[in-house]
Amino acid sequence: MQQSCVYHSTAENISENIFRSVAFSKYDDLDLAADAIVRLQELYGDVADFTLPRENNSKDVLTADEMFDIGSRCMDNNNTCGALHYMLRAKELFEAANDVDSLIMTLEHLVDLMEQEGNLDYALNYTLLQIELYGSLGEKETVEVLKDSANHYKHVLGGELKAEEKATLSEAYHCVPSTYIDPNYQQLCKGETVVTEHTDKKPLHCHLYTNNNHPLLRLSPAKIEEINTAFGLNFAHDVLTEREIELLKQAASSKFEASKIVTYDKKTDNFIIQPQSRSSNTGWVFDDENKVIREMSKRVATILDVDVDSAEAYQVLSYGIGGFYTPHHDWGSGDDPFPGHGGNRIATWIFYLNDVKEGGATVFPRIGAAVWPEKGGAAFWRNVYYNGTPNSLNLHAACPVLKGYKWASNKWFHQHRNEFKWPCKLDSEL
Ligand SMILES: O=C(O)CCC(=O)C(=O)O
Ligand SMILES: [Fe+2]
Repeated sequence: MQQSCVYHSTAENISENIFRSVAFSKYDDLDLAADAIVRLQELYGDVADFTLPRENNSKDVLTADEMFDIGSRCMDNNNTCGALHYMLRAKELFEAANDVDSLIMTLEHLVDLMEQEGNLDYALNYTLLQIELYGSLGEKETVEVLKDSANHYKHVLGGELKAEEKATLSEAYHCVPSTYIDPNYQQLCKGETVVTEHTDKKPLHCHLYTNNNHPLLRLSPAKIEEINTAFGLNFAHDVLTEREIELLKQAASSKFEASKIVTYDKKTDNFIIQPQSRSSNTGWVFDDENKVIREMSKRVATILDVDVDSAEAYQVLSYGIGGFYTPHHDWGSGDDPFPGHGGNRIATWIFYLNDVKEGGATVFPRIGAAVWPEKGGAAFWRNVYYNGTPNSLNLHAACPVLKGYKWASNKWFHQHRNEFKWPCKLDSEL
């Protein structure tokens, strides 16, 4: 059952996988691997904080150099809070290892970051430390320059930093993250319960569905579990066989490329790729590629009770650790949101092609629902009201994969050819 899936244990050897080995093959470059590590820590908290010591000598702790690199990447992304998190930990480790050169470099960044945060006492503290270190190296000129900047901080702070104040400046510095994370999205991803005004308050049911004894379902009815009846959000268990799953994966993987979110900008008449909102690979698989795939689509269309020819090809997705998709809608706006596809996407069907070890749920922040990947199962929901108006309450997201990997496949059904099955109603009835 969907409800029983709860995010639970601690991560294990993730940084080892993502940053050291997988990084080079699965990610275009180390910067993207660093982004994934930061994303996991920001969303899941301590359980995904690879700067923290772990039990059992796990290799899942970043080295000081890696922490420094990730902190630098955060600076490039203007993520001051993330940068401080990683730079402060790097500083501790460089201090412990007596690595003066690296420590000096880290302190330089820390001074800038603290100044940006408006924490001049910390900026002064780190400048004083730099003075000590350069002094020990005999670099008199640099010491003089740094003394000027220390004097500037002292002046602005209204005098000397008292010795006891200096001592109390601990590394337990907490900043307020500038990247906004929708709290419902975050809680749902962690497996916590979220109740909103749109959460189904009625008892939810599981039932077998044959679509009026349709030949494709009569002998093997769909096992449907309701998740939100008002939005037509359901889960269908055991829809795919092992063979079908392998076929979809194989057909897609030869065509994989980085998933994109492309929006059309009317002003510049250009398609713009949205960065930082999605990380996965996409391969499109068409019904006419294989008889088995065509049969699969017919079964899906029968469960949804829509026309099979209104559908797009399968969009097969593979997510690595940290792979995600921020909250979004599948429908488009405007007169002809999907040129050539026949109207809007009225329904989304998403197959899960494997069980994900940790993370990777599909969550619906506005209705307080989470769907946990289950091999061979699928979630489906309606995207528009019966009068064709897009429904903004079905905002949804793919939570970052914390452990393992995730394969899924979207199939979207469009308005045209479904005029009789989804008759246009005058009001915005669901
Ligand atoms: O992978 C998921 O759980 C959701 C993916 C999704 O929403 C999309 O690709 O539009
Ligand atoms: Fe989506």
